[in-house]
Amino acid sequence: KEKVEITKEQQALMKIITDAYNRHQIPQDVAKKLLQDQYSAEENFLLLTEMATSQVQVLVEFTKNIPGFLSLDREDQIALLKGSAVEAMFLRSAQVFSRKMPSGHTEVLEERIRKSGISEEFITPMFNFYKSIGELHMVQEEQALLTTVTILTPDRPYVKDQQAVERLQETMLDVLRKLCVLQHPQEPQYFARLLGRLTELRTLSHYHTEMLASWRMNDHKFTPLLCEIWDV
Ligand SMILES: Cc1cc(OCc2c(-c3c(Cl)cncc3Cl)noc2C(C)C)ccc1-c1ccc2c(C(=O)O)cn(C)c2c1
Repeated sequence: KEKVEITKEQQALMKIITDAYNRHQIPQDVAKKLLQDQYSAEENFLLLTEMATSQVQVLVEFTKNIPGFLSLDREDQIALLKGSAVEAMFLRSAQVFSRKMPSGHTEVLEERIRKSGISEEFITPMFNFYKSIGELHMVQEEQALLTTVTILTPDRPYVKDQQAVERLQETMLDVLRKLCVLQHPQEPQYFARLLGRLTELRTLSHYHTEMLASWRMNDHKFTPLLCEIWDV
C-alpha cells in the first residue's frame, strides 16, 4: 500500500488556496436579495445577472491568490480567466446547492434559475451536474483545489505559454490527488471521479454559450463585466 503524504509545502499551498476560496464569497446583501424581490422571469434574470457579476468579481480576487498565477504572462492570465469563468461559476453554484444554504435559500435559488428564461434542454443537465457534485461530498479543500485546477487549464483559447500553465496545474493536481486518497481512503477512484466532473463542466460551458445566445435573442441585457468576460 503506497504511503501517501502531503509535504509541508503542499500543506501551505492548500491553506493559501482554501483560505482564499472561503474568503471570497458573494456579499450577503446580494445573496439576501434572493429572498426579497418578486418572481417574474424578468426579475429572476436580473437577480441572476447581479449574482453572476458579483461572482465574477469574487472569482478574479480568488484567482489572484493562486500561488504563481500572477507570475504568468499578463495576457495569459486574462485568457485563463475568460476561458474558465463559466466553469468555475458552475462549480461554485453547484457547491452552493450541495452545501444547503441557509433555510430556504437553495429552493428559492433553484426556483429563480428554473424561471429565468433558460430552456429546459439546459436546465436538466445543469441540475444533473449540481446533483453529481453534491454526491461527491467534497471537503472545502477539494472544492478550492478543483476550482484552481479548472482555472489553470492550459488549453484555453489564446493561451500563449501553455507549458507555464501546465506546470502550475500539475502542482495543484498532485496535491488534489493526495488529498483525495487521504480524505476518501475507502474510494480509490475518487480522484478520477472528480476529474470526470471537469469533463462534464466543459459540456455545460458549451450549453452556456447557447443559453447566452437565446437570452440575447430575447433582448436580455448583461452587465459590462459579463459582456467582457463572456464576449457577449
Ligand atoms: C447561483 C448563481 C448563479 C450565477 O449565475 C447566473 C447565470 C448563469 C449561471 C447559472 Cl444560471 C448557473 N450556474 C452558473 C452560471 Cl454562470 N448563467 O447566466 C447567468 C446570469 C447572467 C443570468 C452566478 C452565481 C451564483 C451563485 C454563486 C455562489 C453563491 C453563494 C455563495 O458562494 O455563498 C451564495 N449565492 C446566492 C450564490 C450564487
